[in-house]
This record gives sequence, structure tokens and C-alpha cells, in this order.
Amino acid sequence: SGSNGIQSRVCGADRISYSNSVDDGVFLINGSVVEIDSLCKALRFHIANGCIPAEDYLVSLCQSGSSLGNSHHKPARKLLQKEFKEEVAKEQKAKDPSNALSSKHIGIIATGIVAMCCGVLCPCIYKRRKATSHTVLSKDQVSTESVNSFDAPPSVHDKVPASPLRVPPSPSRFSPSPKLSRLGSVHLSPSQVARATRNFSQSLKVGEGGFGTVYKAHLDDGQIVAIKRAKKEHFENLRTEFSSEVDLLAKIDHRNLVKLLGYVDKGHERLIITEFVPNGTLREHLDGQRGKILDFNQRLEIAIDIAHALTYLHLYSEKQIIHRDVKSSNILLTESMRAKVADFGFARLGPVDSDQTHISTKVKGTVGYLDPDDVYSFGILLLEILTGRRPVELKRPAPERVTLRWVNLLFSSNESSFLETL
Ligand SMILES: Nc1ncnc2c1ncn2[C@@H]1O[C@H](COP(=O)(O)OP(=O)(O)OP(=O)(O)O)[C@@H](O)[C@H]1O
Repeated sequence: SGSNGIQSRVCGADRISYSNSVDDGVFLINGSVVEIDSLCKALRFHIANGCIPAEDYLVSLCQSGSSLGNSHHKPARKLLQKEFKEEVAKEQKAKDPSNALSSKHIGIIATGIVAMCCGVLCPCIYKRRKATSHTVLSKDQVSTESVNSFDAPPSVHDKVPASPLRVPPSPSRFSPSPKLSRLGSVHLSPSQVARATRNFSQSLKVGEGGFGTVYKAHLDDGQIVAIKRAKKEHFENLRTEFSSEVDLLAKIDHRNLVKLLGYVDKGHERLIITEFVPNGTLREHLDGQRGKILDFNQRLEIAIDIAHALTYLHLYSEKQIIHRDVKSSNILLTESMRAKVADFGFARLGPVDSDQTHISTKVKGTVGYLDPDDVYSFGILLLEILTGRRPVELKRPAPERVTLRWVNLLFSSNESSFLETL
């Protein structure tokens, strides 16, 4: 427990903090405010692995179904987050009295440490990131102003246990992405966009979705990026979705999420510039359209990457973000087969950092995956990864058309050899 009223438990990668001196019922995991349900989930996990005793004070909150956990109490949350950051800063200072490294260096080193030893969730302490103007995001500004998702105190990382499920990673797969680390914000005029995409040449088109067409673009400085161009015929209707996608992506910096680099909102163009993820979609790999079929370890790693991305969006980003369109064609793969979740066009923000109490539960997304909370969609995605099949395959015999039903059928008829029959 801290001297400033924060009580903390450190278990593996999670640092669970609360303060009843500030305001009863404000809980944080790794510096992000969470609802009591999320707190209880984390506690259950850590009771099961023996890190937190079943008689702990926090556990009793969950058991009594206490109504504490009013994480909408803004001042208390802000104060607690501030105290948490101060405590983290003190710990960092204590660990490194020479304090010779800049916060940026510490971030890079922490990223390296986490990348090497972390098979579980990354602690996240986020500070609000500001776009420099309405048209461009500044990555440099973000890196100096904010403590990013990997900038956790050494004391937390030291205790990160190896996940028993995680396949031992090769160092290259966890090293920071050299291409991306070189990328700053991308400022483009419409004419530069036209040059980079050779006037939206068909030969540079990499795909098309409901939102628009995606092009591979070569910038003057040699960077390769993806440019998503909103369809003109849906222009007015897409305006809200376009800005929602940009606003959401702009807040996100995680290796398993496609990084927004900039956008253009001028004249008759709405363009989003993101990192280019070169190895196609998970769906293409499952369909065998990308050469070698995925082996089991690769599938497992991809599933874990997606879980990390969703956990980050749900629990650790500054505002809770529900993706709402989790599906295999929205998972992009890197050359080293790491997964990155793309397409936040349907995302919505939760109420965590606002006074807003109403969350729209309107379901959006893609048939076969529909779910307001991503969890069901993630389950369906796991079945896809395991079976290679799409959620709905109408050309199959009737009992096999809905993959979930087919798997349930197989599972209930032969639990022991279920996996072999897939
Ligand atoms: N950042 C990127 N890097 C490389 N390829 C990309 C990138 N983003 C999208 N693509 C490619 O473009 C295709 C279309 O992407 P987009 O996100 O527009 O649509 P979608 O997700 O397939 O469909 P929908 O918009 O209906 O959900 C993807 O399937 C993928 O092949």
C-alpha cells in the first residue's frame, strides 16, 4: 500500500489499485479506471493463481456485490490516476537514481523488456493525446507527452510471469517494428496523396470494404502506408463514421492494433492513412489464399495477439472502446505473422471518461459475428481460427452451415476426440 492513500496489489502483469480515502469505489488496473465487474474478473483470476488471498478486502467487495465502483466519479478518478502516476514515477526514480535516461528512453527500454518477457497483458497508463490540428496527428508529440501502454514501472514488469499458453517467441518477432518506429505523423496534401497512390491506381488497390477502397501508397520519403479512401457515393452518410474512425484510432498505440498515421479531410476527399500491414487478412490465410497453411502455433499466437488488442481496447485505452466488427477479414497479418486488429469504423466509446451514462447497445457489425460487446465475436473468431471455416457456410450440408452449431454438435457427440475431428 502507498503512503498517499492508494492501496495496491501487484500480481503478474496487473497492478490493482484502489483508494477509499479519495472516494470509495474507484479502482484501477495498471493505471486505468475499471468498473467493479472488470476488477472482480481480475481478482477471480488472481485468486485462482494464488496471488491474492480469497479473504482479501477487495475480494469481499465482489462477494458482497457491493455497489461501490462508481468509476464515473470524474474528480476522484483523475486524482487517483494522478496519484498512481506519481507513485509510478517515484518507483522509477528509486530504481534508477542516476535518472540519466529521458522518459522516451525509458519507454523504449520498457517496451523491449515487455516485448521480451511479456506473454500476458501490458500495463497501461495513458495520458490524453492531442492532435496537433484537426488534420494531422503528431506521433512525436505523443511519444514525449504520454506514458504509453508499455511504459509501466519496472517493478511490474519484473513480476510478469511467462504465460503457460504462450508459445516461446523468437526474439525477432517481439523486437520493436523498425519501420513503424521510423514513422512520424504523415502530413499529406491531396496532390501528394495522388502522387503516392499514382492517382488511386488500380494496381495499388489492396482491398475494398463497406467504408471505402484501400490503396498501398509510396510516400516521397520512402515510407509505405495504407490509404483508405471513403466512397464518394456514401460521402455524407459516412461522415460521422469517418470521423469516429479517425478519433478512435488516434488514441490508440498498441502493436496489435493498426496504427493511424494521419488523415486528410479536404475538399471532396476523406482519406485515412495507416501503417501498411503487408501480409493480407487472417481470412485470406484461413482460406489458403496466401500460400502455406497456418500451423497450430501460428494460430495460437494470432489468437493471443487479437486477445491482447481487444483487452487493450476494452480495459486499458483511455476510453473504453468496443470494436463492434471483430472478424477475420479485419485482422491483418505482418510478415512475421503477428496479428493487428484493423477497422474501427464501427467502434463506439464507452462512458468511462465522461459523464455520459447511456451506452448505445445497438448492434452493428457483420452477420455471423454480431455482438454488442466483441466477446461473442471473439469466440466465433477462435472457432474460425481452429476450423478454418467461416461463421456461416451456406454451401455446406444443413447441419454444418452454421459453424458454431456444427462445432457444438461435434463436441457433444465426441468430447474426447473433438479436436481431431475438426
Ligand atoms: N492497413 C492496411 N494494410 C494493408 N492492407 C489493408 C489495410 N487496411 C485494409 N487493407 C486491405 O483492404 C481490405 C479492405 O479493408 P476495409 O477495412 O476497408 O474493409 P473490410 O474490413 O474488409 O470490410 P468492411 O469495411 O465491410 O468491414 C482488407 O480486407 C485488406 O485486404
